[in-house]
Amino acid sequence: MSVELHIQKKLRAGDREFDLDIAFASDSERIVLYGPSGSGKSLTLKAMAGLMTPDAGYIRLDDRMLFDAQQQINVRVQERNVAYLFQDYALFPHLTVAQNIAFGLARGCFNLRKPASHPAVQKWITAFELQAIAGSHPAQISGGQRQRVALARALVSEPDILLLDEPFSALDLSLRERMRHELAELQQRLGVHMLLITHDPADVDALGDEVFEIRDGRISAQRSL
Ligand SMILES: Nc1ncnc2c1ncn2[C@@H]1O[C@H](COP(=O)(O)OP(=O)(O)OP(=O)(O)O)[C@@H](O)[C@H]1O
Repeated sequence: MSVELHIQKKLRAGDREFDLDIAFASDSERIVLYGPSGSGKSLTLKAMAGLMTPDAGYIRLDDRMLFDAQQQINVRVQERNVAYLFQDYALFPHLTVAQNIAFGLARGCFNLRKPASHPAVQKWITAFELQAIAGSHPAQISGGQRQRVALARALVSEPDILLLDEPFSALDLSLRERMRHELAELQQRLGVHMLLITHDPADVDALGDEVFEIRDGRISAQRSL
């Protein structure tokens, strides 16, 4: 699968201005956008997910145009077939692990009372070894388990690409290392396409086949590992 985009967006907050102008293309399975805080990583990821609308430009996944300002194309979030993993995982506290995963399915496709009865939910509960905690709530499980639940919820809809926003920042150092390798292994096993944003060089080493460095709203360097 290939990703190609060129997006521009001007943001203002009081007398502060930020000028985003990001262009890159890649057909790598593991893309990393790497750069310091405030460089424009989250804005780029949000634009891909459809959570932020650029002023100009386009975003293409394979032959699907998700956004094109000139052609007035702006595919709805739910129809982009991309999954977004938030930094804090954004699990629903009042839903169990199985219900949280089932929520990733298209709306109306699952039974909240019996979430694990859906084969896709069952598949991901097993893949992430979450059987023992399927009936627990997010507050009752560990940070690593929370991340696995969030990944399962993101993958249950079989997205074309998984967008990851600093996926290890909520974890302590030793767990971070473990989950990084777990994610790298998972990616290889499933062949799922990932685009990850980070300011941590260790994420780049573990998860970047193609790395785009981002500074002040621009791609400043590109390398393949
Ligand atoms: N809604 C907004 N209005 C004005 N400025 C914004 C808005 N959202 C983001 N910005 C600015 O755009 C810049 C890029 O933000 P972005 O969230 O993409 O950074 P980032 O690289 O993801 O940083 P971090 O690693 O800290 O999350 C920042 O300077 C930020 O203050």
